[in-house]
Amino acid sequence: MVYECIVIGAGIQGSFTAYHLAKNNKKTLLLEQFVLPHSRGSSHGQTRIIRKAYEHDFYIHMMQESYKLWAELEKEAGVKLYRHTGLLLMGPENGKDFQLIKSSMQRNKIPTVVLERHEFSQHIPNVNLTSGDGAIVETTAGVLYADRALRAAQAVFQTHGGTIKDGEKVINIEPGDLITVTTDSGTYQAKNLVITAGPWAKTLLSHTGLQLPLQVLRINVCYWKEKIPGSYSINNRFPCFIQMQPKEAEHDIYGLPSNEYPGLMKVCYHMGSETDPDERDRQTDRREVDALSGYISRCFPGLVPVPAVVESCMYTITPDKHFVLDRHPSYSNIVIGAGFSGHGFKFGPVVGKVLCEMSMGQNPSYDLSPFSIHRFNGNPK
Ligand SMILES: Cc1cc2nc3c(=O)[nH]c(=O)nc-3n(C[C@H](O)[C@H](O)[C@H](O)COP(=O)(O)OP(=O)(O)OC[C@H]3O[C@@H](n4cnc5c(N)ncnc54)[C@H](O)[C@@H]3O)c2cc1C
Ligand SMILES: O=C(O)[C@@H]1CCCC=N1
Repeated sequence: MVYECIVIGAGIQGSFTAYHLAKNNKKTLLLEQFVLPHSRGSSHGQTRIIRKAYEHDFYIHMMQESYKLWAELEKEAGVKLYRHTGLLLMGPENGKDFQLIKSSMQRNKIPTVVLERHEFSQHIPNVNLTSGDGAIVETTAGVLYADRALRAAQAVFQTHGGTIKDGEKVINIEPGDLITVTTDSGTYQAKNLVITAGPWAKTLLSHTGLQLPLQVLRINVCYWKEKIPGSYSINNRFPCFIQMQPKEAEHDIYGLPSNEYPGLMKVCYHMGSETDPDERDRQTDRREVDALSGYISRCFPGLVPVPAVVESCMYTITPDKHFVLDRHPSYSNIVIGAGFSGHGFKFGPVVGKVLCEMSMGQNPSYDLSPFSIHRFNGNPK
């Protein structure tokens, strides 16, 4: 059988690409190396932040549609995928990064509340706002139920006639008008191919002669115990947060209210150490956990500053932390979605839509120049 499209990788981006293809009546095969569901890539775990708070208008515009598409999936699958919590953004008040996000939120009319220092603790109890920091709340942000969302996208894909073959690792790709994809247990052909292989994208793309400057990081996903149960809970309306430029570390720290593990709040560092995706769990680098402990002691006094649970996940980062959404430079029927740089989950429905559009030969709904492969020319590292 010849498929209209094969999608490699059933993480959130590949699953949503397959979902849109099947809804457009394209005969689609979704290939996944591990037996589903699995926790060895980037899309596992119960929760992710969804927000529009971005410095760049192109992300904000994509998120405006993404919220609608998430709601559509909720209806189609009959499951709740989004919980409204709001997002507290804290960072040096006069710093460039904080000001850029603040002004882009205001310019794009994103519902926002600016909290003055004197009123901060009345709205956000149990958090110490760092001296010199400003605080803004994006009121429509919240939590996505990640595992549930992944299952829902895959289920709707199958309802629309899509085929998933899991436990099949792609070991070779032969480009051509008809692309041949070989796995460790079969060979498939399709007119189009979408590669959404997450941390394995760099290796898989090298089979097609393409080298992308992607770096894979292992992330310690830390949960911290509330001293008084419920004090940072989703049920008590505690928001998600992002702390820009914390004193303890070079990169942002972010957190989600206690929810999936009652009594434990997820607080993570937006960076990790380089890893081979097949060796992720052999690594035990916990340097970032010390920085998190210091931040928690100082700013979240209601949490025990020693993690109660540490899980693992991976980021696949590009040099500028923007995604790669483009056609293969040598083969126009191969489309690539990669390098989601630790912030791609919330965009899943829109990323899937544009990858589907490109693989159907249509013009993508968004200007994808910020995500082009050519931006790495001359700066391949
Ligand atoms: C700790 C953590 C917190 C995050 N928080 C947020 C957040 O709050 N908000 C947000 O928007 N984003 C967040 N992200 C980022 C988001 O989760 C990722 O950007 C997103 O999940 C990437 O999805 P993906 O489909 O590209 O990759 P993956 O989920 O890794 O999917 C790729 C799939 O391809 C498969 N594959 C690879 N090679 C092959 C092969 N040869 N053959 C067959 N299959 C193959 C893999 O097994 C895998 O299942 C977070 C990420 C982490 C790790
Ligand atoms: O994408 C997100 O919203 C989260 C929080 C900030 C850092 C990365 N992921």
